[in-house]
Amino acid sequence: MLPAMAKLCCGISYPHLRSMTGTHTFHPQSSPLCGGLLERAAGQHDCVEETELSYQRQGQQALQEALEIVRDADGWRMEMSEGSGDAIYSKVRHGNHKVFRLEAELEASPEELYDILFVKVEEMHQWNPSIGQIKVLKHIGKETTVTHEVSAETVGNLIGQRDFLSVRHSLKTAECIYLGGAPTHLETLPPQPGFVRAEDGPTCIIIQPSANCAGKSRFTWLLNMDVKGWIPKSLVNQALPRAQLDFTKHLRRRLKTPCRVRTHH
Ligand SMILES: CC(C)CCC[C@@H](C)[C@H]1CC[C@H]2[C@@H]3CC=C4C[C@@H](O)CC[C@]4(C)[C@H]3CC[C@]12C
Repeated sequence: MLPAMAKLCCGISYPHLRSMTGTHTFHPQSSPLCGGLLERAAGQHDCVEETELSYQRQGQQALQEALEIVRDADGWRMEMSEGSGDAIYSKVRHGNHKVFRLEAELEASPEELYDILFVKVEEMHQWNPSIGQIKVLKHIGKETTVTHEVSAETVGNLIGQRDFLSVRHSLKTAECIYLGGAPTHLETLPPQPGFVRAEDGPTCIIIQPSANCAGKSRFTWLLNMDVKGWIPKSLVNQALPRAQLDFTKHLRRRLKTPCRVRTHH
């Protein structure tokens, strides 16, 4: 009853939200009754639209903050460079926290990568053994989602299994596609007992078409992770760039086999 009322009074429904193209067409003030009615109905101060708007803002802010980190040229040092041309740079930020930036060239157009990494994010465990599961819990328009990610319980994962609750936001411009993310909260999915909830963000991926080369992209990925739990920093700072290289390796394999038969779990 309540969700239905909320939708009615706010004048929204999911199909409507999904079909929205721009984030700026979303005006909470266009339904002046919303807050008042809901408050009376449920004794709450919040309205559905306001919550969604808050995720949208968190997502946009995450992307902006992550881009600022990437664009600040100071203090980066090379961590490693691979034969494939991939390179990882790192920088120590406040609180002695190290962030990592992977640079790679991938054999796919920005649009293909957007499709694999954002639209079909729930399929990631099928091609990436580091991922246990990814679920999109909320869609806010086309550009923003709230996702729950569980890393795999893989052998050799020195950190151990983690889960993440993130807000994700995508932005397409004439030049680039940006994917941003940051840790967030959702009442229906608090940290699970016995499970270590890690934080990933503010983080971003920048996908640019390679100069003079249709069908290839420059891929820049800022990993800004707090793995939580009691793990020596030196170990974490080895595992994270490893995880970035592994991710890129599996992404390349996925790009080579776009039509393989999918196994459903
Ligand atoms: C070292 C241990 C703790 C973690 C290892 C797994 C890491 C590398 C995994 C866990 C969750 C994963 C993220 C889950 C979801 C997304 C959103 C997508 O649009 C781009 C990739 C991105 C951002 C993944 C990058 C890799 C990731 C951060």
